[in-house]
Amino acid sequence: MPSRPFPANPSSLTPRPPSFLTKTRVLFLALTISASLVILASIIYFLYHLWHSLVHRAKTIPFDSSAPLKLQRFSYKELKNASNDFDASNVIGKGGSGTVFRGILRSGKLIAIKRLDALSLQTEREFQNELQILGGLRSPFLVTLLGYCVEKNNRILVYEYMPNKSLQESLFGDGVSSLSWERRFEVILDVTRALEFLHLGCDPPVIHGDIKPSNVLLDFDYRAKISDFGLSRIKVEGEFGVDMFSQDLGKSQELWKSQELSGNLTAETPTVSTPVESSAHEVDFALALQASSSSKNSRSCYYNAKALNLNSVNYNANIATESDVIRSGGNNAKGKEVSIVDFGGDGWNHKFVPYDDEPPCSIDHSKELNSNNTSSPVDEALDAKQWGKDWWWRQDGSGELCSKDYVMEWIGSQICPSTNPDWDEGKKTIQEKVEGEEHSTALDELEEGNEPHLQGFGFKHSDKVFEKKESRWRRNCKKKPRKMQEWWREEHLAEISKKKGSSSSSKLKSLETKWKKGFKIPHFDLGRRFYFRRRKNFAEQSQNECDENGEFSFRRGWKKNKNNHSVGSDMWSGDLFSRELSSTTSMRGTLCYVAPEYGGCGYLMEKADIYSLGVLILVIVSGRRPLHVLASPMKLEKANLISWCRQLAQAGNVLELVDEKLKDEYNKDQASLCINLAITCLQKMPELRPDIGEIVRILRGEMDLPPLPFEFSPSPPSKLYSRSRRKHKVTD
Ligand SMILES: Nc1ncnc2c1ncn2[C@@H]1O[C@H](COP(=O)(O)OP(=O)(O)OP(=O)(O)O)[C@@H](O)[C@H]1O
Repeated sequence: MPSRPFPANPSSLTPRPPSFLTKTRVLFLALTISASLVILASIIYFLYHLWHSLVHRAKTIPFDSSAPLKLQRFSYKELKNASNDFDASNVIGKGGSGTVFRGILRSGKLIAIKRLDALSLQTEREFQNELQILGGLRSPFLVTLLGYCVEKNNRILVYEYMPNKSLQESLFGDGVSSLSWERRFEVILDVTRALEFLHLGCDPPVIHGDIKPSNVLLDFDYRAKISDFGLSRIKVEGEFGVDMFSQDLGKSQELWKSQELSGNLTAETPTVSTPVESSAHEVDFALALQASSSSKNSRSCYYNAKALNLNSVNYNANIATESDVIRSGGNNAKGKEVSIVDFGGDGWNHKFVPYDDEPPCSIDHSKELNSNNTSSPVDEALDAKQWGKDWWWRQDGSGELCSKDYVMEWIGSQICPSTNPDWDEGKKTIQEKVEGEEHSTALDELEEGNEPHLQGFGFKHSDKVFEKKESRWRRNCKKKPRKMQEWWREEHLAEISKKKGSSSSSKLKSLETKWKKGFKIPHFDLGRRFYFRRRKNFAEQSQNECDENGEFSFRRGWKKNKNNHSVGSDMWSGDLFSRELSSTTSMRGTLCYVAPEYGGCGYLMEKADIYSLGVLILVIVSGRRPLHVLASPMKLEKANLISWCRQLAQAGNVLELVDEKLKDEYNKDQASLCINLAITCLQKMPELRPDIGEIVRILRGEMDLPPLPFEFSPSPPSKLYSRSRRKHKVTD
């Protein structure tokens, strides 16, 4: 008998209610639809990004600083031959960082060869900047960097040759054949196009950082091209303009520390094929500089550059105080010592010892870097990064003292009747004015004790003629506060004495004696780039050495150039001044061209270039230097180009600023447009300055000039109006 089938689970036999089936179906459908929607959205998102990046790329040049265009590597011999053994007759210019020679390659191509001065951290930094930034850019408005040479301590850059040299020569050179208005206007247009390319055409944007006449070179047809990217920045991280040199500092410092911890700071120096292939070396230089500037108590910093991964340069970046070296007997170092910064002895000696001549030495900078060991590694990394951003203008732990103020004070002191033949005319008013103000009378005070030195500094022209006036002036000056001198005395001597201790007390004494006698603070070449940097042989550099070929660079300190071919050096250089500044805070840029917000205390942004452009435009239009106090008789109010321009604008007569050499042969509309544009670029608040896109459009006549800032305006609007306008502009 067939067995009855086992009844299935009664529940399975129960037919599912239709509602359940529907629910499942709906759920399945919903899931499918949402999944497809997600997939679709992802595809759209991906496509959008692809499209966006393609469109963006089409507009800007993707700028990868680590992968510059192919540059030719020249051998030293090749360049030596090209320049006839770097013959003096081939010198075409001399800047703060090196000498420029004319050269001819075997192919017959003319080149400009810039041989950088003795290897130093600064030189190296500029060399790297030039290679990594200019080397990665090509534009008809930028001087083309053709190649480089790295051999032993030689750092050479090779550029396209610019037959008409720089705008500095054209405007202020010997036997100046005056630039016509058309050429001047073209130069202004070219410079703005160059900046347009850098700020808007490059991705990320590049900030030049040193726009001035000597960095505007002129080709055969007097078309202008921008050069010298030694101070340039690549704007990264959205908002901040970060130095190539310091942007990776945090990273590298972490790396460096971890290497140190793991005992891995060895002499096994990485071999790198080209300077541009390495991205770490500049960072380690920053470290080295930081250490040098922060090691308040160290008398020497031994630089051992591991990460200076230059071709044929193998050394360890590592830094130690002298005491560390002594303690370890000089045996710790596994790398090679490349340079020594000696804060002892006669002052701020900065000795760079050829790395290949020196024995290995001990390096242990960990104490300096890790002086506060309580912080976490993350904090340290952050600190390091922040530190990296600030190092340039923080020296010796002297806080945030803004060098600009000091410089400005000094400039104030330079506008002095002894050097200004025209002073007599407005003497009364000026005397009253100066007495009423806090202007330092440093120069006059200094002049008192050191008359013979004046000649060396270029005061000889006016000495005899104004002897009487001077003595009268000095009598007046005696009553005034010796602000700058006192400042120097307090800050500098105290600092030196602290640093050197008793061992150098005799030198300090002699310095103080000199001080009592009265130092001369000569004029320095305004318009030259300045850095604060420790200068070799502090005491040795007597003022008598100063000659009219000397140049002042805060980067280099004062230096005597026997073969100085650079023009515009009628503003003499200041040895003492450079030392004063070098020992306090740091700053970079070119005096009078550097934007106020960047006066040693801020980030370099596009608007800093705009400010420099404003100064440059005024210089081009007027044919005057921004600060013109010595070269020719003039009224005091004309000495400062910007304030003179402001006065003219208020009087509604800006065209008086136009170079007299042009006579009436210039386009008045263009000239007043340029001057008014410059005025808008020179506004103190960066956000009020137009951006480069607007400037180009204004110059092309495609956009109206914004209303002049009220302080420049002939008829200043009411405070209320001006305030609201400003507010409006800021919110724009
Ligand atoms: N490619 C070039 N072709 C022709 N002349 C050049 C070229 N490059 C530089 N020069 C000349 O050499 C001079 C010095 O240039 P360099 O860039 O070394 O210094 P600078 O800009 O005057 O000063 P600093 O480097 O201190 O800012 C220029 O003013 C210019 O006359």
